[in-house]
Amino acid sequence: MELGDNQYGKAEVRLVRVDRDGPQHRLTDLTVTTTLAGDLAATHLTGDNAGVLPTDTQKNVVYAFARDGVGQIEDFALRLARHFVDTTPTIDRARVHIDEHSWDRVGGHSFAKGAGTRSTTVSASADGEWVVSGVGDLVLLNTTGSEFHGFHRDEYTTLQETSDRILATAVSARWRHAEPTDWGTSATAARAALIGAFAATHSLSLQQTLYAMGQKVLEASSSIAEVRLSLPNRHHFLVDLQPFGLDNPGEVFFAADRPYGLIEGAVRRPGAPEPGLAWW
Ligand SMILES: O=c1[nH]c(=O)c2[nH]c(=O)[nH]c2[nH]1
Repeated sequence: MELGDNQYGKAEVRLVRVDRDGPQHRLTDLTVTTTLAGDLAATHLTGDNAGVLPTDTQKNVVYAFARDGVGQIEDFALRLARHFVDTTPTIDRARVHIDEHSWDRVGGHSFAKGAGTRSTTVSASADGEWVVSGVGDLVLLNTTGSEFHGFHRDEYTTLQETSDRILATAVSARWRHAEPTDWGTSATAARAALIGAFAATHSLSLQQTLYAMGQKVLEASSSIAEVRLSLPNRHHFLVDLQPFGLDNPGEVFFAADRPYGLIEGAVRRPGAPEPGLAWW
């Protein structure tokens, strides 16, 4: 027997920070996950913990570093990842994932929970740093402009072809940066590109829409090397109203929550640098 790949860390540290330095408070609401890897054979094989930085300490570092301010989530994740690699002798790789939950200002110091999340995953090692940014739970829907036909059929296929359906999804998108950039501006541009492409694409498949969305993200930010998209197909089925003597010209739908198609893919800029640890 031998020990295989391993890693450990503190999952889902909930951090809320209030910046009180301006006339209006600013609110930052994060879920932070730290993951460390390196020479951790001793603890696995003998229970010798001399090289193990406790996950409890990792959680404390998140809160202590937040005392100095958070700023852009990518910068906060970089600070944390560098700290773990630079100060823990056994650790040669660190990954910090952050989901930022959005809040909309509804008053001077009042907020309402917003929709969707911004995210980052930063990896650091002695060989470099890799920054991935993203958005999650961005729910989009087109009431028309979506078709699905001409697909492969076999003896189990019952799906009807359609030239007009609802297309709905909850976008998870992650993109890796080839170089540092203004993370906030880049995220805003990428989000707008995703929404714009979804709305503007007359879709013959969600796969086609995925590619169009990825293309627009790459066009929007020159520092982005690759974007990975995960698109659940939130099916909306036309309800059969014939038993009630009614027609249904694309007006009454059943919104199913499961099962759902899950369409995933990457769009890369030709000649982009190697991903390194970006997707670790
Ligand atoms: O856009 C779609 N892509 C598929 O691969 C698929 N499969 C399916 O049943 N419906 C759809 N829609």
